[in-house]
Amino acid sequence: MKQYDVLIVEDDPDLCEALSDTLELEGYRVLAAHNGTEALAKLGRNRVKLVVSDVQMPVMDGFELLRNIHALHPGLPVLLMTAYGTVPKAVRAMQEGAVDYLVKPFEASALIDKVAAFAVVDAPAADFTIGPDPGMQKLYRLIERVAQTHVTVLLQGESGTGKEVVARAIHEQSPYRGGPFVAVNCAAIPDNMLEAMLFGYEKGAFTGAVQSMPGKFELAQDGTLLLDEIAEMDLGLQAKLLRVLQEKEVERIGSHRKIELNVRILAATNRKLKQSVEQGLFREDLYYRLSVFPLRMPALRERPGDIVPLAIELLRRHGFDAACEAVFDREALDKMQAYSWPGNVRELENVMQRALILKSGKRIAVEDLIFEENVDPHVMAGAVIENAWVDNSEDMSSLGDQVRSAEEKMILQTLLTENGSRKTTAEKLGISPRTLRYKIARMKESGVAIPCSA
Ligand SMILES: Nc1ncnc2c1ncn2[C@@H]1O[C@H](COP(=O)(O)OP(=O)(O)OP(=O)(O)O)[C@@H](O)[C@H]1O
Repeated sequence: MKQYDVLIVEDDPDLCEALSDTLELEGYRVLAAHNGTEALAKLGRNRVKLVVSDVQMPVMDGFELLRNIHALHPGLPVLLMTAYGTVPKAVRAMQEGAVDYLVKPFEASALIDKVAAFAVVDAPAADFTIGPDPGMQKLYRLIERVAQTHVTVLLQGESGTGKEVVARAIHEQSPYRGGPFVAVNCAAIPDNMLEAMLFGYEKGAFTGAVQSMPGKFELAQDGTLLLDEIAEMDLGLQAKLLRVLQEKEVERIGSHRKIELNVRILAATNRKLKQSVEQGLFREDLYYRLSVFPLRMPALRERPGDIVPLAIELLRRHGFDAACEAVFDREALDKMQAYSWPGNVRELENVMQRALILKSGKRIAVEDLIFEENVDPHVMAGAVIENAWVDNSEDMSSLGDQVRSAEEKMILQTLLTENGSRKTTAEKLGISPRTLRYKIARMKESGVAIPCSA
């Protein structure tokens, strides 16, 4: 069975091609069908994450197709396209269980936005086996072996050490690689929503459940589910998760129908989960179920031999043709080696991205390396526009402090207006959720109280 992101069902061949091209340009793997019968045949032979179907079609119209999909592929989301002026049809589409609808004609961006909500593009697994560190090389061999089994793996390690990279690599090398890789960040979603997101829900199960939704467990069927930042899950939900893992079946909220699961479970955390158990914050039984095979990702400072090879790889990833370590001057190499890298590989990547902006020639000099510990927009701005910032006699460190505190205030204010949601806060601030998490972690370390999710 081949995996696709979207199945487009549209009888107008030109429109079908245009819709497919639009989504393919966005990185989706697209399958196309020209009527409902062809769509059902293709769904029988392939795996897709979302169906986008026209309503008005000969042979089998969109509504009939929707009913057939519900019966044959429960949980598969369907987005219907209705013609302009047929609002009652759009309303009927939602009543019959379509996850959403688009009224023709629509802009490409409207299609992309709706599709993005239901069909997450899998990032290709990065080659994570970079660097000569002997401990890491041993770990990579272990990862390869455990990947080929069905066991649950618990990945522990500081933030930015590459736990998600390893989780993807495990999936890619596992018997589940033909299925989807689904990651859920348990810290980024408010507790009351996390349950619905994991287990799914039926229409009317709670206020706001206007249509049935499959949960992440169902979406990961025959593939891998990564429960990231698992230590942040609340105790009540931990009990429900344990039941699902033990029974290997899930019931959507508001339904008693059991859905059998064939999903490889991986969990990750940057806390010491055993300690959370001792503190009564994490269920011991769930801990043992998750840590069938525990793996600890070492901090970057514990594997200094990997710093430069990884830096070179990250420069390449960001479009710079770095052939070897000669791209760095001697002092830069020494500084990178001596630094403690509290943000690990993620911080190394940030430092390399900044260096690419700051470097003047072909090589990266020591002054192009701006580390997180004395960073942020302030020092960067100081480096880029040089003395323009300091001509009012304020010294750089106090300016730096001011900008850092302005940034922290912005983060706090946005978190408050977004009811603690990390996801929407990151969107509002125009930074990635990971960058936000990193900044929040630093704020927490320096004693700033962070609002919790509502
Ligand atoms: N071995 C590696 N090779 C290349 N890039 C890596 C490697 N390890 C990590 N990275 C990069 O570092 C960044 C952080 O990695 P990742 O998200 O996997 O860390 P993490 O441990 O899951 O972090 P967190 O606990 O904050 O979720 C990513 O951009 C990733 O691509």
